Amino acid sequence: MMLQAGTATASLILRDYAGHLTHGVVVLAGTGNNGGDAYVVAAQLARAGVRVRVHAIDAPRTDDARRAASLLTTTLSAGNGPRHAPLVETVDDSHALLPDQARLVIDGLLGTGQHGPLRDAVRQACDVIHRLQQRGALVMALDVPTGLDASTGELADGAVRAECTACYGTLKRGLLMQRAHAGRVVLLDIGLGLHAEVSSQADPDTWCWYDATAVAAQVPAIAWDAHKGRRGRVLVAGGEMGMAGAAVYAARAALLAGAGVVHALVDTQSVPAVQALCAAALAHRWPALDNTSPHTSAAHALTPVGTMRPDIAVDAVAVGPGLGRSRRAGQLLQHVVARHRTVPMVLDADALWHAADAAQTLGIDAATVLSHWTRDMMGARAQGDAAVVCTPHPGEFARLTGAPLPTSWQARADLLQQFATRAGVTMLLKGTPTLVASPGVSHVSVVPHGTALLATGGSGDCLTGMIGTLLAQGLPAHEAAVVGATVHGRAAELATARAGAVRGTTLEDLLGALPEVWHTIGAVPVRAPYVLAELPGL
Ligand SMILES: NC(=O)C1=CN([C@@H]2O[C@H](COP(=O)(O)OP(=O)(O)OC[C@H]3O[C@@H](n4cnc5c(N)ncnc54)[C@H](O)[C@@H]3O)[C@@H](O)[C@H]2O)[C@@H](O)CC1
Repeated sequence: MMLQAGTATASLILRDYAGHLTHGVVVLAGTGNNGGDAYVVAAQLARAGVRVRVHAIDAPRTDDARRAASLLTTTLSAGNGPRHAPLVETVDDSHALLPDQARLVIDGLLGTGQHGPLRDAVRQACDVIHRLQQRGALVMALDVPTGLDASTGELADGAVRAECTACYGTLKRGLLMQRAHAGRVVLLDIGLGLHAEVSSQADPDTWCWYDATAVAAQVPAIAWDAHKGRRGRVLVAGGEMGMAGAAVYAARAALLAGAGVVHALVDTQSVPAVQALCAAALAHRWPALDNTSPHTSAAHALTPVGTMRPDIAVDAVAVGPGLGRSRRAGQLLQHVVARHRTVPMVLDADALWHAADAAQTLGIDAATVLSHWTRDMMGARAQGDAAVVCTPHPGEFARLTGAPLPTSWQARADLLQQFATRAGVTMLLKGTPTLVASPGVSHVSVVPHGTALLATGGSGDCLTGMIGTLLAQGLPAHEAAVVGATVHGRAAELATARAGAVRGTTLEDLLGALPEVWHTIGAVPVRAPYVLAELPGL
């Protein structure tokens, strides 16, 4: 497998990084099997005619790594093929690499066998990698960047920050948690077949990685003869005065996701903005609501306090974008939840603030409030899935749980799963990566897509609108959350790539990228030999 891992990596380099090879390649090898991979890469590149300088921090300590080192020695003693100048040079001291003009550095110091702070020669070699990188070299890590814990995602001081990671056999969870350190991730087949799921040693079923191709199979089809009523009718509720934009973005993203009809239920003053900025949406004013306290009991939160036009029939509701935190907004939330209790629902932003507020007022936990709010919902619940998706960002989730968000990703995933089970709803925790947990679903799904373009006001509203449409089109809650987050993240990646940087992009670029992502998400990508799956660099 080591031979296949190293050979597949060398062919990846020759195919995608040929422009970086003119001045040779620097290879740093550790003492374990990760170092063994590095020897194979060095040997195969040298056989292909690339000049390679290798620094081994010490002699190899595993049988496989020793065999790989002797492959390199054979390559060396074979005179490096027909060329006159030696193509492999070994260097005793990593600092001797510093004057090198090489534009590609291979980090084969530590892989999955690393534990704790970086020690001694490894630490020094990492410093050399950093300095070569500062001079413009591109860093490719083998399996995982040195200093990044493959399971927990924890980073040691001095960890390598790679532009590309060639990952072997199984996508390591740590790479998804630290995408800035992993860079572009290419999952290579080392003879094990497709093991794209992220698994932890302790509990292989806990985590599941969705790549865009796997997600594509779940996107609901739109029939060629569909009419607008069959493409999903979505109600977006929010848009208090001054926050019409949030409802507008949710409505626009819902339409771009394929909704047949979008209704926007917004504050009276927000109606003109909705009509001007999302002409296809039908705008409605918040109903007149009485002024009693919204939270006398969790069950009271379901008592209708006003009426909306009875003829508005919808297939899903998205509540929260620009809803606001006023008492009136809280009452509208109750009204909408009560009025539409039989259809699937997304609760976002200020809707979650009101849930946490109700919990505080009543002295109970927010999961209980949410379970009361949604208890009587039908639809997907009857099939054993939650019909409600809550989409908090980390701050909102911390408020819902009443405790700071754990720093460990495993602890976050566990907490999310427990909360989802108690509340009886699907929980989508935004971030990089985004996590999705649902009652009755044994794994926490990991959505690794996205860029910092999403770290801007209004991007969550777009996601809410998209999930609303997917629910309206009949997708179960967990799948709707995963598909929505994947497409949202891929659109950010595409928009960022088009602009060349995050700075200078806006939500208009995100929305502008959505048609292409929806169009191409189902396309089976043409993959190079050995490549099982791929995540672009951030
Ligand atoms: N398991 C498999 O089937 C395959 C494994 N492969 C490679 O093997 C790697 C795992 O190899 P190993 O288990 O030998 O482990 P590594 O090669 O990742 O590291 C082990 C060595 O690093 C040292 N070390 C650990 N933590 C350190 C620290 N903080 N500072 C300094 N030194 C430290 C250990 O003392 C040991 O000598 C994978 O990441 C991958 O690159 C590939 O060849 C493909 C097949």
